[in-house]
Amino acid sequence: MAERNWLIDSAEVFAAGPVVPVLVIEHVEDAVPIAEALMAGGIKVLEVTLRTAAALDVIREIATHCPDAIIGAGTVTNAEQLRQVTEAGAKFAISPGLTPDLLDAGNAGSIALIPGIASISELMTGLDKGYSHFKFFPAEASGGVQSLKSIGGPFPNVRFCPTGGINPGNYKDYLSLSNVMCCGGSWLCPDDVIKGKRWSEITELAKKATAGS
Ligand SMILES: O=C(O)C(=O)C[C@H](O)[C@H](O)COP(=O)(O)O
Repeated sequence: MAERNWLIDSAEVFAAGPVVPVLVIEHVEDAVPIAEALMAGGIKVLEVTLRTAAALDVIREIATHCPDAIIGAGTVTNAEQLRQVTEAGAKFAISPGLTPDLLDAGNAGSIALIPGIASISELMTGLDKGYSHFKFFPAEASGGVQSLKSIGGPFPNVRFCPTGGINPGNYKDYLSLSNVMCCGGSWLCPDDVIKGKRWSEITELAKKATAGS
C-alpha cells in the first residue's frame, strides 16, 4: 500500500479527544464563538458536519481564527466533499460510512480520513484499504458498548470513535472500552443552545464532559 501523506494521523485525532462535539452550524458568524466556547471547556477536536449550506465556510472560519483547534469535517460521504473540506482547511474528515471510492480518495489525500462502519464486513473493507481507525455509527442503534466489546475479539488492534445516541449518561461506558479512544455527539452543543447563542452553556457542557472523562 502506498505511503500516506496526511497532515496529522487519525490516531493523533483520536488521542486528542476523548469527547468530540458533532456540530451542525447554520450561520457562519456563530462558528468562532462556538469553537472558542468549546475550547474554553477543554475540547480540542471539533467535527463540523456538512449538513448545512454554511458548513464549508464554517470550517474555513474556524481553521483561520482558531489555530489551536483540531478542526475536522463530518458527513463527508464522497471524494468531491473530501476535496472541498481539505481546501477549506479541515485537518481531518470523518464519514458516517465508507465506499471504496472514498477510501481510495482518503489514501491519496492530504488529511486523515476516518471512515464509518456499522458492520464487520464494512470494517474488513476498510482494513483491506489500510485503515485502522473508524467511526462506529450509529453506535447505540448498532448494539453500542456490547457490539464494540465483541468486535474487539477478532479485531483487537482496531480503534473506534463511536457516535450516534451518545450522551452524558453513557459516554463513560464507551470510553472504558480498550478499543474506544474517543466518542462524539451532538449533546455537547445542542441546537437550542446555538439558536439562543448561549455560549457559556456550551463551555459548561464541555467542561463537564472533559472533566468526567
Ligand atoms: O453527520 C454525520 O456525519 C454523522 O455521522 C452522524 C453524527 O455523528 C451523529 O448524528 C451524532 O449523533 P447524535 O449525537 O446522536 O446526534
